[in-house]
Amino acid sequence: MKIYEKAPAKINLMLDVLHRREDGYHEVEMIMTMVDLADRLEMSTLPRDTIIISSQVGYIPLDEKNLAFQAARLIKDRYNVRSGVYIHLDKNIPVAAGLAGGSSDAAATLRGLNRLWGLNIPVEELKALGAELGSDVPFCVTGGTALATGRGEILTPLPNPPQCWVVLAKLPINVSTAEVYGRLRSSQIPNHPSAGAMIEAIENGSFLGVCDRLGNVLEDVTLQMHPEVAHLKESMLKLGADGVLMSGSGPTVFGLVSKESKVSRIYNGLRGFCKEVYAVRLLTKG
Ligand SMILES: C[C@@](CO)(OP(=O)(O)O)[C@H](O)COP(=O)(O)OP(=O)(O)OC[C@H]1O[C@@H](n2ccc(N)nc2=O)[C@H](O)[C@@H]1O
Ligand SMILES: Nc1ncnc2c1ncn2[C@@H]1O[C@H](COP(=O)(O)OP(=O)(O)O)[C@@H](O)[C@H]1O
Repeated sequence: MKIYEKAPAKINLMLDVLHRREDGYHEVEMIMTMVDLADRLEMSTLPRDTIIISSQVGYIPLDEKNLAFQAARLIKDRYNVRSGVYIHLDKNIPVAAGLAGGSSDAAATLRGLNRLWGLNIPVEELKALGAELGSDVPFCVTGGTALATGRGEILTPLPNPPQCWVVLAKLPINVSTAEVYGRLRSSQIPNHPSAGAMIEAIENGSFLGVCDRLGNVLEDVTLQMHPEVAHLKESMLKLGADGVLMSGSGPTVFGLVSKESKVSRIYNGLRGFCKEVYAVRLLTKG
């Protein structure tokens, strides 16, 4: 039997850091939502007690460093599953981009193996397993739109934001999440974006309200290291995006666009100097 799972990318509509914690993580307030740009996973049982990962791309680890591998090992160990699994990752989400591609693959693996092996693990338990793999994995288990607090693993579901186009652009730069958090001086953040104001805009279905309230305190850190990301943001705004922000620790920049007629102009304008550009819709739930 084969099981298929879709692993969508996330964007952060808002990301605030409150303080650095004793355990080295940062206390955050984030509003996350999914976009229709996804990896696809195919999983099948192997008779031998082994985990094998393959992918059509050559630039991700396929061994125990792969988050899908780690998710499979965690579920096998915790539920005493003797059989093995073969997982093929059809990778479409840019890697180390601030889009949680690896986290979403891990979450899809947890959901998929729960089905493949008939384990009936409740969703709250899947999220707790996810938290052992990474801060963004619990959100990726359920997706939708949520306020994430703690280190990102405490989730409060939110309604769908107003539907719109999302243009994503990633420059060929590698950004390490740990380095960006490490460089942040949380006591010196000049302007904290407001989770409450963003939630109000979402609840009122106000597209322009959402655009006005976009904010990410990690942006300044990444932009200081890579000024070309600021240039990308400016270009997206000049080309007509209604709201523009860097996602997560970057370097991907996304633009929210309400009118379909504007999307191709923005897409083509960006493609002039940036190879990785995607025009997708928000992935609404329910
Ligand atoms: C910034 C965000 C925003 O959604 O995403 P990305 O840019 O990675 O997509 C997340 O907070 C990233 O989540 P994730 O990528 O799962 O992080 P983890 O693997 O748990 O942690 C990687 C490293 O980031 C730092 N980290 C992560 C989360 C957090 N709340 N505080 C931290 O300081 C820690 O140094 C940790 O060792
Ligand atoms: N399944 C996976 N897909 C992509 N990257 C992975 C995966 N498993 C592990 N990684 C590693 O995780 C790191 C972060 O990747 P990713 O999750 O795409 O980025 P981000 O944390 O910026 O959202 C990369 O350095 C990559 O090598």
